[in-house]
Amino acid sequence: MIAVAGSGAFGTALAISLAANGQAVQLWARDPDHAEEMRRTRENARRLPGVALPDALQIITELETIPAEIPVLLSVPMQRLRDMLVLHKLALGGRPLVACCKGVELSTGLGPTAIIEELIPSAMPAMLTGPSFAADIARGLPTALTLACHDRAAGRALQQALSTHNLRIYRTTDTIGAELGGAVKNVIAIASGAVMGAGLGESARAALMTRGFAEMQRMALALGAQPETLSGLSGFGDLALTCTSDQSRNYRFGQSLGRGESFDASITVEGAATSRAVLERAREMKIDMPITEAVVAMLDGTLQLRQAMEMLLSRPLKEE
Ligand SMILES: NC(=O)C1=CN([C@@H]2O[C@H](COP(=O)(O)OP(=O)(O)OC[C@H]3O[C@@H](n4cnc5c(N)ncnc54)[C@H](O)[C@@H]3O)[C@@H](O)[C@H]2O)C=CC1
Ligand SMILES: O=C(CO)COP(=O)(O)O
Repeated sequence: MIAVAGSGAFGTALAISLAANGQAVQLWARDPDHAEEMRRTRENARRLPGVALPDALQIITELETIPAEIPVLLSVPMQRLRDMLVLHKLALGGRPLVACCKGVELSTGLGPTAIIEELIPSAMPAMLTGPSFAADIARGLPTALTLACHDRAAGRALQQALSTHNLRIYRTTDTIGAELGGAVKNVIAIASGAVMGAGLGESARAALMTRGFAEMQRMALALGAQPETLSGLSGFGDLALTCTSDQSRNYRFGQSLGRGESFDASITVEGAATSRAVLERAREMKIDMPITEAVVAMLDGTLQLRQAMEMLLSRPLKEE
């Protein structure tokens, strides 16, 4: 059995995929009305419309109903993870907790596994990340993800438990690399969307993606990540997907920024808060991250896209 806490698009998609593969799955929704709606219609119309919930998927509203030691996938937005863990500490302890959120906490600069470690020391923290759209996973399309857990044996067990016919899970012990890849790619996706939204062209986007990848590597390697993690699914893989697809909310948010249009504030855009958290960390560590800096300035309204591009293009010429 597996449990998923958070019935947004991603949590629901993972629950559907695991249940369709024959596992018993409990999907927790914090809102009882939403839970009742899903039980009645066998669909999560609010977040993942058009996909039926398999019979093996049970909707729950109390995390206490999850049996002891069963792994729980935590699928809430990054900036909400702390609140959720604080509220449900007792129910979630003593088991593997797999963060499925991508980002860095704004108030502390911590990634998801460090937050789990701090708040629920009895849990085994892990991270599930990599290039995957909820809609693709829910429709049973082939997807490859990275499971990062510093404990090799626990990572192996989670890899087995989460692999399905369509979900291929790779494993690493490098939680820092996996977390930072997933965090920084969203910042670069905002920048890529902005460039495309403003009509600056695909060549400019390719340049931005490549130099964004250099920023991701600079920060992650300085924090002890392994280079292979960054060139793998959770780094390069997710950067490639998110910077080139209209399915990405970070990319679409960037497009709106580039076109000077507003964007629905209720949509989860992880890169917005994370860009500030990453920039703060980079400044402390004296790491040069000009694209991240430009994204933050655009979000603050202190820099227009054209000015940001001029700033990036007029930097001193140097070796690649
Ligand atoms: N949607 C996607 O295609 C993918 C999303 N992710 C990651 O998954 C994470 C969640 O994203 P989505 O599910 O897409 O977002 P979403 O916006 O669809 O859903 C977020 C869910 O979290 C719940 N929530 C918010 N605050 C909460 C709290 N304090 N306690 C409990 N529940 C709370 C909301 O009610 C909602 O059900 C993000 O970090 C995202 O980067 C990762 C890969 C793919
Ligand atoms: O992380 C994702 C794809 O791997 C989903 O991207 P968005 O959050 O930008 O939609």
